Amino acid sequence: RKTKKNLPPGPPRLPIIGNLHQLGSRPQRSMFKLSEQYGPLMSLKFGNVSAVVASTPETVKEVLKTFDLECCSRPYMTYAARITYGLKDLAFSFYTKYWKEVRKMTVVELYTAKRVKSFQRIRQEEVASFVQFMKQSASLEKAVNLNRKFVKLTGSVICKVGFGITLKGSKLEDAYEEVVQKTLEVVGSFAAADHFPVIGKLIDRVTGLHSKCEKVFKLLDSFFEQSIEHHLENPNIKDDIIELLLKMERGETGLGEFQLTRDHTKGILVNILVAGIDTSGQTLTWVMTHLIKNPRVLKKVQAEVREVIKNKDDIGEEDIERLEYLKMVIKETFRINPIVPLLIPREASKDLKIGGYDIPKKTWIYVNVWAIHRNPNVWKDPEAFIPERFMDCQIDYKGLDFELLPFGSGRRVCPGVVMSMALVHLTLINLLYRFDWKLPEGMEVEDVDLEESYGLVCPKKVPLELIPVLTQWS
Ligand code: HEM
Repeated sequence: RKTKKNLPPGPPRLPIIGNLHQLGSRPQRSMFKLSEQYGPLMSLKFGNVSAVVASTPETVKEVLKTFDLECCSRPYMTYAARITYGLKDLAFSFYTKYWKEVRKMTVVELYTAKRVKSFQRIRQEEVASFVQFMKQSASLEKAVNLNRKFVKLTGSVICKVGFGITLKGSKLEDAYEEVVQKTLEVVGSFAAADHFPVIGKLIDRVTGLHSKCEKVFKLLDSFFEQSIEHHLENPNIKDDIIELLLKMERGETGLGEFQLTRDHTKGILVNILVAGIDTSGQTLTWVMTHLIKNPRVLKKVQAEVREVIKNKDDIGEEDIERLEYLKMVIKETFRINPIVPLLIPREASKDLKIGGYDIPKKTWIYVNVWAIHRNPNVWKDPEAFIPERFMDCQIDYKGLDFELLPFGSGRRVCPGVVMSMALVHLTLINLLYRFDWKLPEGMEVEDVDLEESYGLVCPKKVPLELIPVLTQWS
């Protein structure tokens, strides 16, 4: 006889689809609303999949800290699996020995503070060329689509750091943007195949998701083929991750007990390419969006940056530490617009009891960071953009404070925090120090909207267009 489980409360379900109809186009928002009614740990059903959603710092702490080990695997996601060459990556792979080895290796090669510092020259060169472009636009009084420009900048840095490729002028320059964007679209789409056995695959063929995924996979594969080829043709590119992965393929060095194949190499490269570019680029867009909407904050942060930098022409990363208000502006942006609002789904690896409720093995676990960041019991006046709330406040975004989790926490915390923040800071210092900013002719501050698009990563839906204005510091 089965004993009845004490599942967390949740809204009533429809037959077959469960609660899918309640998700809407912004699942993080709908889940937040539902959690206000059904509680901070809530059960939902999406087709065949049983899920729980954690929505407060206390419940999220249980999931990401107390039960991190039991909650740090990922569910099988059909299209993520396809795009990562059968889960040979880091972000979507299950919690296994292989995942641990890849994580250890990529952290050492790319993500430690020391390694990130060694890429400083690359960041400075790319930001300098970005500033040059802004100067030209400023002298022509031309509006710049910042979403695109920021993603181009982060793309150039990641491709140089991760792939040893100078994008500008290369045959990959136009390809990578499409590759990154389409990959994120596929991974962030609702996949019927994950939720309805058998019929799900058919549904995805009808909606076009299946063929979209196949097209993206081909684009991605050809991008990696060209990157590896470029690498092999230029033996002077040394000491980067592709070189190391190729050595592992040849058996010259090992990855624990694993013998890497070309598919492993490409799987690991997927995350470096896709996880870092849009996230950092769109974070920059959100910061500039909030600044243009809040002229008081823009003025204050520019005054700070100009005071600290003074008339130094060669802006370096050593000044970041002294920019207290800029750091508050970035934290406040992460709070209002966490770029990955539901993190990447996790899966319970065994039967668990959290907060007195049963969480059966294989349940999908969503962490609603967006809900925590908008919770009036955690943040006073949560809809308002007030960087000063972080003054005399120890809360940081690195995954130790459960009130602010833009990078997640626990074993699966984003390994790219230091790398992305180094670029985000350096770019903003340059933009705020060197230029003033205004809206295109005929546009008012109220016209700048704050709507995010649907997906795993949530960029600003309508691109932000601003005109840079030359100053004495340009
Ligand atoms: C502002 C920029 C960024 C934000 C907001 C961000 C956020 C996140 C979040 C929320 C996760 C999921 C954590 C979880 O499931 O608990 C994640 C995972 C990941 N991020 Fe980032 N990220 C950023 C930049 C980067 C960069 C620059 C890289 C590398 C080049 C990177 C690489 C990864 C990888 C590999 C994972 C998967 C980790 C795993 O599952 O073990 N991220 N990121």
